[in-house]
Amino acid sequence: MHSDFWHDKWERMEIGFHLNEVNKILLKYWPTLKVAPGSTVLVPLCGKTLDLVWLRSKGYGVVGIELSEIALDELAQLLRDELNLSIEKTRTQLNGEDAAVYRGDGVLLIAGDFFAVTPELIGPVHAVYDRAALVALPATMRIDYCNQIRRLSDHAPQLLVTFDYDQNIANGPPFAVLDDEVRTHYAVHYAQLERLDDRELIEQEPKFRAKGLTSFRQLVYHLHQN
Ligand SMILES: C[S@@+](CC[C@H](N)C(=O)[O-])C[C@H]1O[C@@H](n2cnc3c(N)ncnc32)[C@H](O)[C@@H]1O
Repeated sequence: MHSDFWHDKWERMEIGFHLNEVNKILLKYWPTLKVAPGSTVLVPLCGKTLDLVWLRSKGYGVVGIELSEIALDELAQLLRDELNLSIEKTRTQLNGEDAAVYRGDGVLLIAGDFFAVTPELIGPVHAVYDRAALVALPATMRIDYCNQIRRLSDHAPQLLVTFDYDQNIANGPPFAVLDDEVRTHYAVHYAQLERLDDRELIEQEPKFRAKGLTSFRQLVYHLHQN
């Protein structure tokens, strides 16, 4: 999927994926990961999610990577306004491309291509929160995405949210990423792939119902080493 697709979405503010509240999954399941405050949490393909603000408010360092500078301008301002953080915006080169970087008070946001980010640029990562990141990408990009997660976070524990629906009836994004695929991508990186939740959401998804789907399940995983 080309970056223009997402830049267009942000320019038109067609961002149906964005939630105006902290995701209930994060609130419910984050404690399961037992990540010590002070640790750094990677939030790949973060948009302007309030989840990242919540994680920072709980004492975690946060690293957000997102193509859209529009999204990160808003997110950085929210972090300044809500948490009184001092965050500076500068520019850097990411794989030869100009990219905005926002840094300060336990926050690092990079407006650029996730696949161009290096471990040296972001530093050590102790946990990963993937909501609407893996499922935002078509199948052809998902292997590279999971390898990049591994490269940036080593075997750090991860909270992962996926969807399961009939991709023959409706297309993504968000794409269906079935349990088998999660295991294919991540069993090589994590010893434990624990399913924490499996919920039918079709009644709350009129857009998918209108396309003819009768089931749209949301799954939550805790990926970890022991
Ligand atoms: C479905 S949205 C989810 C955003 C956020 N995780 C949330 O829950 O609101 C996917 C986001 O990934 C971003 N994105 C897509 N491809 C990317 C890439 N290669 N590098 C960085 N961000 C990317 C898009 O701009 C978009 O904001």
